[in-house]
Amino acid sequence: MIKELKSYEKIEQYDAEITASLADNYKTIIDNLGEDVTREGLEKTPERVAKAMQYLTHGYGLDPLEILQSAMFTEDHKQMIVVKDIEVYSMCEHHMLPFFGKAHVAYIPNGKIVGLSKIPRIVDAFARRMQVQERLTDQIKDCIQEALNPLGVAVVIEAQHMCMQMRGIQKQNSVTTTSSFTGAFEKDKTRKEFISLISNKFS
Ligand SMILES: Nc1nc2c(ncn2[C@@H]2O[C@H](COP(=O)(O)OP(=O)(O)OP(=O)(O)O)[C@@H](O)[C@H]2O)c(=O)[nH]1
Ligand SMILES: [Zn+2]
Repeated sequence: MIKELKSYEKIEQYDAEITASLADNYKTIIDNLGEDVTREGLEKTPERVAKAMQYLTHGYGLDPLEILQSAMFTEDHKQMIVVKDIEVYSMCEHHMLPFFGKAHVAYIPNGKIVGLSKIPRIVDAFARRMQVQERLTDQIKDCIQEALNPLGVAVVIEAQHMCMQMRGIQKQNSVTTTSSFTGAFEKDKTRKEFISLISNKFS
């Protein structure tokens, strides 16, 4: 029997009609930019870009709540669980240019824990869309809060925005930090413990 694929296992299966339509549009874009879309190096580019852009936005096809709910376990553990340094690749919704960096996520369980890999999976599910960093941060927090009803959730994202580096203001080293907290993390002591844990490196 063929095993049914989970939603995040299907992300490189592109719909032929959408790919063809996107490729057609990219042909026009490349032409409008002054290039010769028929030259050898560019011949397959519209289709490649069509697939790349679908990959970069595949989060729309994922249900982050369902991802968390697929691996929740009853456990009487009430300490802070931190998953830090999760790579984030997203796309700013204003310029459709990448922003990228790291997410640090923590929660304090209240009877339920979640499979650890599901945390980076939901970071990706929200990041692989057209986003602003603030909303991305809030969505991750809200999703964990809704699925697990924990004693608190904390999310910090540090990212560099290509729209501020390659163009526009052209500041190469600026890093934007956003954060979002619920419950216990609204208390100074708990928040400080989290900040200290994500600041310390293992080596
Ligand atoms: N708050 C927030 N702003 C973002 C994010 N990504 C990009 N931006 C900003 O979105 C803004 C859009 O501003 P506009 O003035 O409409 O666009 P623009 O003329 O291209 O702006 P410049 O980038 O300043 O050249 C810019 O200030 C970007 O830096 C994000 O994740 N969060
Ligand atoms: Zn931008």
